[in-house]
Amino acid sequence: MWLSRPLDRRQERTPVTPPSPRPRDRGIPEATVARLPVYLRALQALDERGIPTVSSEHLAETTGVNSAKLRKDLSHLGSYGTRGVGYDVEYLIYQISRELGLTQDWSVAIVGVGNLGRALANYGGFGTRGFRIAALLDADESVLGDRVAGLAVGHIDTLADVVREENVSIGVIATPAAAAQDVCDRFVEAGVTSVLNFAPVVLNVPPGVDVRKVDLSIELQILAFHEQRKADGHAGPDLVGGDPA
Ligand SMILES: NC(=O)c1ccc[n+]([C@@H]2O[C@H](COP(=O)([O-])OP(=O)(O)OC[C@H]3O[C@@H](n4cnc5c(N)ncnc54)[C@H](O)[C@@H]3O)[C@@H](O)[C@H]2O)c1
Repeated sequence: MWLSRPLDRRQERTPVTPPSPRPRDRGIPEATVARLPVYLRALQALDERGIPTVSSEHLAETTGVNSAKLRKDLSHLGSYGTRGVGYDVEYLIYQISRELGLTQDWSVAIVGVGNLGRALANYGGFGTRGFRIAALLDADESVLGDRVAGLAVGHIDTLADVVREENVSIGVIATPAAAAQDVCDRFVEAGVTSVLNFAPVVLNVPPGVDVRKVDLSIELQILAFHEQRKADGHAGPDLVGGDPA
């Protein structure tokens, strides 16, 4: 799993306070660790709305967690809030991010700068979650040099150099299926061991390389299945992996 990567592929952000030990070092219960991303998402939503503080009751209600349990969870981070005020949203985001190992940036290279690659590059949300789009590469001469999200599209043949220079730790493949294995091999040869693949093809990788595949058509097919069942008069869907918050 890439969170346990060596430090040389991470770029440490400047911490607000000196780093403190991670959950397992401090004995934070696994169940608490599993709830931290849920709190984090709710806090980020509050932060985006410019809300500076939140009560434990409100945060508990938003995340569907009992408020006493929530207070106990946050106490493991040394966060107790202020009576009558609640928790400082920004600082709690920082504390939880630190515990989850999200306070370093991860450099990402996208190969295939077509419809999907451009949409991914232009999505501003990755940056706020610690993922920096460091490079965009393509094989088509007609798109080379195009500026997308502030980056000039480079040639795929420069991939190894880009990985080294930009400390790329995650490779994103947004090429047609026929090109995906070759692109994946290039990432692996360049030392990238985490690949996010959007192309509709199964990639072969050596041990130690993690590949995550995203296929929106599978998600749509699952929804279509449930729509069909609803139309047939069956009970509503119980979607595995549905939003827990
Ligand atoms: N997973 C999903 O949910 C999902 C959704 C949409 C598209 N896709 C897939 O994403 C991929 C891209 O879709 P798109 O609509 O952006 O296609 P597109 O044709 O608009 O873009 C593909 C880009 O890849 C480039 N390319 C081709 N061969 C290359 C190579 N060897 N090295 C580097 N670049 C190369 C092309 O020049 C082009 O710019 C396709 O495989 C598509 O099936 C997946």
